[in-house]
Amino acid sequence: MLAQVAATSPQPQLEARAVHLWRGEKHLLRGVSFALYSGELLQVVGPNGVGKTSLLRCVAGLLPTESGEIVWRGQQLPEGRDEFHRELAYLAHVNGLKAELTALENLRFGVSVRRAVTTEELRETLQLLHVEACADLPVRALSAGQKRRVALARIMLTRASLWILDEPITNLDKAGIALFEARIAEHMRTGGMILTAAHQLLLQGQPGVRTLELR
Ligand SMILES: Nc1ncnc2c1ncn2[C@@H]1O[C@H](COP(=O)(O)OP(=O)(O)OP(=O)(O)O)[C@@H](O)[C@H]1O
Repeated sequence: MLAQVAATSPQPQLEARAVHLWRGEKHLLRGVSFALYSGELLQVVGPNGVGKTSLLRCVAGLLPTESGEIVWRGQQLPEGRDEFHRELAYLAHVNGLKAELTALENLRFGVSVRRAVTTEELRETLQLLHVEACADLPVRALSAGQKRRVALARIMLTRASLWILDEPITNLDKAGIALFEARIAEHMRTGGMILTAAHQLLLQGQPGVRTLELR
C-alpha cells in the first residue's frame, strides 16, 4: 500500500479531454474526459454498445476522434506519438495470436519487435500465468482461456508502462483472474498504468483502482 502511494505522481500521465466520437448516425462519446496517474487502474464500464471499446481505440490512436484531446505526459497526441507507442501495450477483444505458431513462438514474435527477450524469460512469464505447459503447443490447440493467458503474457513482456486492455479477463476462470490481478497489482506497484474496458471489475476497492462510467 505504501509503495503504491509512493509510485503515484501528482501529474497525470494520460488524459482524455472532452473526447467526442460519432459512429455512423450515433453520437457515441459525448465529451468524455479522464486522467490516469502513475500506479493507477482505470476501468471503463457501461452497457453493451455504449462505446467502451471505441474509447480505448481512440486513446490508443486506432480511431480518430471528432474533437477533444488525448494527452500523454503533457503532450497532445499525435505529437510525440512514437514515444507514446513505445510506452503502450494494447490488447483487443481478440488475442492477436497466430494459430499455427506455438505459444512461445507467438510471444517471441510479439515481443522481439520491441526489445530483446530470452526464451527463459518467455517461459517464466507463461509460468506466472500457469500456462507454461502450453509453451510448445500450437495456439490452435489451446483452450480459449489458455489463449487469453498467452495474450496477457505478451502484454506483461512488453515492459510498456501503459496497458490498454479490452475485456482482459474474457474466458479466464477464477484462478486465471486471480493470477492476472496479481500481475496488475505488481504493474501498478512499480508505477505502471492500466486502462480497461470491463464488464467484470478487477481489484475492487484497492487503492489506485477507479472506474469511469459511460452512459
Ligand atoms: N466499425 C464500426 N462502424 C460503425 N459503428 C460501429 C463500429 N464498431 C462499433 N460500432 C458501434 O459503436 C457502438 C459502440 O461500440 P463499442 O464496441 O465501442 O461498445 P462497447 O461499449 O465496447 O460494447 P460491448 O460492451 O458490447 O463490448 C455500437 O453501437 C457499435 O454498433
